[in-house]
Amino acid sequence: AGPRNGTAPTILTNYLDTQYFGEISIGTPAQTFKVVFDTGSANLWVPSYRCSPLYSACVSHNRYDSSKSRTYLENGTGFAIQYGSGSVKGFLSQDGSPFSCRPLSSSSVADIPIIQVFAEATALPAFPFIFARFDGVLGMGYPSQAIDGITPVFDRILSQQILKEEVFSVYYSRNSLLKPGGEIILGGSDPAYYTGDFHYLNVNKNGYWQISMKGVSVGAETLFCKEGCSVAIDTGASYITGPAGSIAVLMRAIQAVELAEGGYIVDCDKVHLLPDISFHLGGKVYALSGSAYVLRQSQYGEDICIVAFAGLDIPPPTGPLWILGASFIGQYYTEFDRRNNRIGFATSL
Ligand SMILES: CC(C)CC(CC(C)C)NC(=O)[C@@H]1CNC[C@H](N2CC(=O)N(c3ccccc3Cl)CC2(C)C)C1
Repeated sequence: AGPRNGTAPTILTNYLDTQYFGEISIGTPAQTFKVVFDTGSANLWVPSYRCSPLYSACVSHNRYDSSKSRTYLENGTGFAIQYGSGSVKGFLSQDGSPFSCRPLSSSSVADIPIIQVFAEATALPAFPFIFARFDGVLGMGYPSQAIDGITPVFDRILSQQILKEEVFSVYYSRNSLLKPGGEIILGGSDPAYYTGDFHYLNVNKNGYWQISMKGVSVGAETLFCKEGCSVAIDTGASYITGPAGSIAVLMRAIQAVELAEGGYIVDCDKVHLLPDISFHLGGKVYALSGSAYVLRQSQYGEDICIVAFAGLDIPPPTGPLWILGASFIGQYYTEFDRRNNRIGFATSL
């Protein structure tokens, strides 16, 4: 298998506009896993067969069983990753046939056979992983972000010199049952999912999918980031996050109500009256309408309208940092360019 005309697409599933994941396989015979392709991290991990059943999040997800894979290679080095929302612990393993020839059915991502060092998770905290519809995470970040200095999946694919371009692009659908939930395409962009030209911004910190932002506006007024700030483009984040203080002011400006358990909601009948919230990136202003930044979900039999923003204070040196997640990418098709260290946005279809 492998890329046709130098590009390799993976169709993604969209769960409630907050989780987008695709399928990869590890081992021979193939063991398949649902993974989030996450530009905000750079490691691959899946739940391990060795994860204690005391971890309900392991019991409810697919687990990798090395004893069932002919191409498994033991490693055993400890692994731990601290996400903003929770941590994962485990140990390293390798799979994929060790020989350079094209392994028929060892590990594969987007149908591309690879030999990969990944982590088997043996400690998966219920919060937040019990809410995950995916099994694991496939980091699409730069090697500098990779825990234990493991070569990330995309770098292993780049070194095979089989992609037309050293880029990958992401389409996320928004509350539509018609189109596919999303697509990540390695080696290029998919014209089926965007219109118009790409506008590019150089990453502003080597080794992070992060760019400079010139301001955040509500309606016509620039309220935040007036002196300029940094923003990460994060395919693994559900929402848009900013410094908690700024988000609190922003939510008041759109008359959103904070829920006890966190999160903000608005009156569903007033979504069409909400002001645009815009992000000034490079020479363009990227606007999100109310319906683009509100998730309409039915809970306990009635419609509630959740605002796809959250406050998140990321401590220095990584932060302070705004994060544009799925609610932004759903409107703006995004190309991540490793050759030129830049990010491109086009209007999503
Ligand atoms: C704090 C960020 C800026 C830096 C940090 C650096 C990593 C190298 C540790 N990266 C991240 O934390 C990651 C940044 N990108 C998103 C990522 N997600 C957090 C999260 O909460 N997820 C989630 C969503 C719904 C339900 C359940 C879960 Cl677990 C999915 C993942 C793990 C992909 C964390």
